[in-house]
Amino acid sequence: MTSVVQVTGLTKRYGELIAVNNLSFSVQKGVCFGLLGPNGAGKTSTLEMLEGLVKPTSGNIELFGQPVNKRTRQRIGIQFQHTALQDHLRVGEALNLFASFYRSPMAIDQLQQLCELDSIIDQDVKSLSGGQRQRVLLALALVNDPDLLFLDEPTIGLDPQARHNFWQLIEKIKQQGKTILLTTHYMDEAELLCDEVAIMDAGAFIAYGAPKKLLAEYFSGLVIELPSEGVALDALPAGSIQKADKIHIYCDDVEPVLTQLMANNMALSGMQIHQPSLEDLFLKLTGEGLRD
Ligand SMILES: Nc1ncnc2c1ncn2[C@@H]1O[C@H](COP(=O)(O)OP(=O)(O)OP(=O)(O)O)[C@@H](O)[C@H]1O
Repeated sequence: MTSVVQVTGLTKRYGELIAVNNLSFSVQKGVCFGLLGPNGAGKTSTLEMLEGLVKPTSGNIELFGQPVNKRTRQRIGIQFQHTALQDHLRVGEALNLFASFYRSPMAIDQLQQLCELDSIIDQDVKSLSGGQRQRVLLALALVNDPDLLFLDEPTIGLDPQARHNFWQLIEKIKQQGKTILLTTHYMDEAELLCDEVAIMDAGAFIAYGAPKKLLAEYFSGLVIELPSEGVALDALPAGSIQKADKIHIYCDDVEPVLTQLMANNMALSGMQIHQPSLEDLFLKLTGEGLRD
């Protein structure tokens, strides 16, 4: 298999702060790779080094088997977290403007169709909804028909419907065989879109692999989720985790745990039982066990 991205020992320091700490990973052709983690984990810094926008403090990056250079830049597309577009530019004008920066851009009508822009092509960019704006930014990132696409928190702030629409677009782009590297702090998004993920915390990877494989590695049963109000913490099974107003109990067998909870007179209203998700994995890896 061909590595589109190959990273070794990548580190970024901002003064005393180590924002990215000795990362090594590779992304194969056609794979959607997700960098996950909370605010400040180092996702954007990692992406910006791969994009050639920020210089690494140390480490090595190769894209398409070459160091980041002018040639590799022609083959990448970037959707930034924040992109300023002139207010009175129409969507079609923005696409044409960006296309003029490249030697062989994608045909505008193809781009328009791919990113579902027909109904807004003559609209001013300032009048777009959040979801429409993200679709336009995606189209701008695809204007040079890149082999490798970087998406930095592409659905941040979107309502659930707009997020779902955006995910469908990403699926279409994946089907074209493009390699995608995205950052997100929405674990459901990563689970749905990504073939491989790296969960970051404080600049380092704390887990790395295919979502299903990672979940199978860390969990063998189900998760019981309870509102934490009124819960006697010392009556919970070992390894339970509290996050915000919820208690998470990980168990192979639900029945004895429920029996134990009822024996301790705990109210089970508001309880949910579900399969472990990447959200649970993140919590398990970073959260503090209540009775460990
Ligand atoms: N130019 C900079 N100068 C100093 N510190 C920086 C700079 N850029 C980022 N940082 C710091 O580096 C750390 C990692 O930031 P980064 O933006 O890479 O994280 P992130 O995971 O992308 O977070 P977010 O989800 O909020 O974008 C943070 O503590 C941030 O404050």
